[in-house]
Amino acid sequence: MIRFEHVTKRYPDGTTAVEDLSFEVAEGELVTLVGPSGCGKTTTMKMVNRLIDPTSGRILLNGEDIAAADPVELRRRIGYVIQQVGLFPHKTVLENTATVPQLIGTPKARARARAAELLELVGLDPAVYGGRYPEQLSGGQRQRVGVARALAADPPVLLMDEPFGAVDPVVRERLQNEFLTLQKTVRKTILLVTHDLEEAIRLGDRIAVYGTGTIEQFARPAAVLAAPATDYVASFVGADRGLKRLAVTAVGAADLAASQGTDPAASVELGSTLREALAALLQEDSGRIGVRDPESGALVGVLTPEGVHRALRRARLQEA
Ligand SMILES: Nc1ncnc2c1ncn2[C@@H]1O[C@H](COP(=O)(O)OP(=O)(O)OP(=O)(O)O)[C@@H](O)[C@H]1O
Repeated sequence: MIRFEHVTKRYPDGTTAVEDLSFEVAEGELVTLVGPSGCGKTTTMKMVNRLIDPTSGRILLNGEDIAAADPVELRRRIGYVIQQVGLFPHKTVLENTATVPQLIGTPKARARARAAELLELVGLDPAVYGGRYPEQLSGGQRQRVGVARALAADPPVLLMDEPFGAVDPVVRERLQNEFLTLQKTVRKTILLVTHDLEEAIRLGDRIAVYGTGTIEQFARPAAVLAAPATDYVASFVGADRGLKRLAVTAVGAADLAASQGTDPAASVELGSTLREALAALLQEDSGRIGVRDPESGALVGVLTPEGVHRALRRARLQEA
């Protein structure tokens, strides 16, 4: 869907922001770009909607070289969400959300109806918030409007630059979870820039870990944590990568013991992350929790600390 082929960007002052970058984002995939400040993440992203043009190499969108595309037409196909959100201060939330569809000729009433649906989708009741102005919203609410607005033109591709950056950690985690649920429905092809490794791990189907101007590793989160490709990636993901792996490893049927006798009081669903399971386990004096089938709710087995250990070992063997 989005394909970088040997892309280099040198700014006029001689700074090489990215060098010989090649990678591909599949349709419906969410790829996070993560790395320290100044490593070239934003430059990478802005080349996709031609806010910046590469010095050499090419970028293909659905097989088409974007260098040949009209930038304005191109940006209609690509939603863009930035940290500062960039809402129009003198327009209401509903008007902000309906802006792009109206620009591309959707009749006003239809654009507004669609905007109301999208506000609903990002968790803002249009009857309550639609008539407010951006300054009358919290930071987290503004960011939701930013996401709704980017989705309004129904672009197949979304570029998101630190979209959840300006809010406190609790709101941030909630927005991330809501966004993941939303993505399951809308299945956009997404490039998301963040400097926060936890966010990259939580959101990305795959992660691109940036060094300086190059990608050091491009892989699924669990693979980056289990087998960092370089010393740089190992130090970037840090000594606590074992803990981070809890968040990307799911509880599987093979990790469970048989339920003998009384059912445990607490339970999680099969497929929950080990982090969720461990959190539940730590609350349980009995040292065991139930694991239920997400569809039927039936008890599938029992998870103990040994099961968590088994799951981690299994994941490490699979990813290494
Ligand atoms: N217009 C410009 N002219 C010259 N150098 C630039 C320009 N824009 C960015 N750079 C440089 O290019 C490099 C990559 O910048 P970029 O903004 O892509 O990094 P980033 O990874 O997104 O950083 P951050 O996380 O701080 O936003 C940096 O060294 C930056 O100083």
